Amino acid sequence: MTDAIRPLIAGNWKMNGLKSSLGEFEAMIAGAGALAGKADLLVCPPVTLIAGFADRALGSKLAVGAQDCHAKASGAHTGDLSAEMLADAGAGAIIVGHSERRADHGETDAVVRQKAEAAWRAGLVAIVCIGETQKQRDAGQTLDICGGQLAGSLPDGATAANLVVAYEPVWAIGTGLTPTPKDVEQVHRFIRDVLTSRFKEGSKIRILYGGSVKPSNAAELMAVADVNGALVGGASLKATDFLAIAEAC
Ligand SMILES: O=C[C@H](O)COP(=O)(O)O
Repeated sequence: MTDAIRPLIAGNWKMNGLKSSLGEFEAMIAGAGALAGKADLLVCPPVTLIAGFADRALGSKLAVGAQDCHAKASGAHTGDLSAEMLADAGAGAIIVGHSERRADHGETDAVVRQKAEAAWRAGLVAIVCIGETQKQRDAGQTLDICGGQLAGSLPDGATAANLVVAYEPVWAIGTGLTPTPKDVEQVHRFIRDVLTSRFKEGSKIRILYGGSVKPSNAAELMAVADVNGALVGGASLKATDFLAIAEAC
């Protein structure tokens, strides 16, 4: 972890959570204050919960974000949500280009880039996800794939304040498998090099690791050079686990 960069622990609830999850979220708020010296904390619940959670989190050290947005600000796009709507509901950040969206909805790098631009247009932070599949990894293509996704998905004009990059090896998501710290370091260093060569503030943009992060492996992963926090899926649904991961920063 780079000392100068404040870590971010972001929870992606994916398609999980009902109104009855408010208690779990309140437990996260209760624990977030004590962790403010260590990391920024963000929870991205399903859209149905964003406004309620954001209202509840007002004045706390826990921010609320979204998991996706449409590229346009408004219009005839049934069922979609714009970044402006998500900002209006209380989101401070939007995850874009998650591998599940790329796989389930055929989102290309170009679409992801437009969505990141939409987040910026609405004044929100874009958390852009990249990562290779098992097949690509086995073929020795990890850096090529990540490089291509970075080139295609990141808009011009990124700053340390408006962009977070999340490296999520697809094969590590929800599987309990994680790359070795050495492997994580290699990819994060590569991402850092890409960011510093392209953006003036590239050395300060946060790079998160995601994929089966849990309390038992968080300290080891967060200690890796150029790992500036985590994008947490399953373990972010439980306050005790989510807070324990932040505690490891
Ligand atoms: O966005 C989060 C990632 O997909 C990681 O999910 P996971 O922690 O359940 O493996």
